[in-house]
Amino acid sequence: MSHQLRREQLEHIGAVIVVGSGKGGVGKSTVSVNLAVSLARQGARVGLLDGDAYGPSIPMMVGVRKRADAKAEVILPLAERKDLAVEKKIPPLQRYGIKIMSVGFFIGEEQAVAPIADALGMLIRQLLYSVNWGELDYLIIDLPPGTSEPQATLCREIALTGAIVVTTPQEIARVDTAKAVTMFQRAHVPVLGVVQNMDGFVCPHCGQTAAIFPESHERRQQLDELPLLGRIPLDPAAVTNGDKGYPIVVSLVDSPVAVAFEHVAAQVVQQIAARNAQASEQQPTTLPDKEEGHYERED
Ligand SMILES: Nc1ncnc2c1ncn2[C@@H]1O[C@H](COP(=O)(O)OP(=O)(O)OP(=O)(O)O)[C@@H](O)[C@H]1O
Repeated sequence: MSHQLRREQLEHIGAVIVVGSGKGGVGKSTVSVNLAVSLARQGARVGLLDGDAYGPSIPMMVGVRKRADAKAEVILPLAERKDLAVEKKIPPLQRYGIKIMSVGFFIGEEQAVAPIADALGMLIRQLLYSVNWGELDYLIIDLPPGTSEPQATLCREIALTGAIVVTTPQEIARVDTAKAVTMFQRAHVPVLGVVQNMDGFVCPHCGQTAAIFPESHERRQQLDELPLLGRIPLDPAAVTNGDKGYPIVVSLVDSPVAVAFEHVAAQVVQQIAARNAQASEQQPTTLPDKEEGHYERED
């Protein structure tokens, strides 16, 4: 049986893309935000879900800072089922042309949130179902680093269109990123490609790019065989703008980093279109559910 068949198809959402990495701090959230905004600037309807409940960075990156701790316990409407009534759903924040949701919108930025690790998947699934996303072409989910939760729950339960993995050029990051790729492949989640972030340093004085991290030349089959969606240079302006809540694709449109992100977005669109075309060519003429015996034939 196809693994995709058992997973929940999110209604009204064209493509669900998870952005993951093996290692923390490689720029996953930066890639997620700038990819989402770039896709929106190209005319798509885009949602962005911060999948990192322990250290949500999306709020700051889109200019939402909640300095005071939440006074009361935060209770989200329970949405185990996907058909929660629209009036009971939480409206997402709309900024830079995208719809955004993060646990960080409910708690103070220095407040620790401590769901047990096993509950992280449930929490993210709950946000998927209980947020009023409306019609979307793309929903980007920024995952926490690593290969445990909520990755396992999402891969198992939700029909993910594909995963993007973010790495930096050093061997240590590539090793961990290869693990993330293996996790997605084992879960039969198509890996759309790799984004190599902090790839060279853009000098703020002369504008020249210089290699700053030692680039690994060791072959890693899991990574090297994937499409390279783009190389994003390291630019201090990306941090200053990001920390102030201005994604660089909006604040410095012509910068090398912004141009690189636009390229990544175009590559992602292309990868998904190619996969959709391939899938429709392979579409069976009879219903797979009936062939698999999910329910009785009536004839
Ligand atoms: N290309 C870049 N140039 C300069 N700074 C960058 C670049 N990409 C990311 N950064 C900065 O690196 C820091 C970490 O980035 P980010 O939060 O996106 O990483 P992450 O992988 O999501 O981290 P984690 O998941 O561990 O929280 C941030 O301060 C961000 O502004």
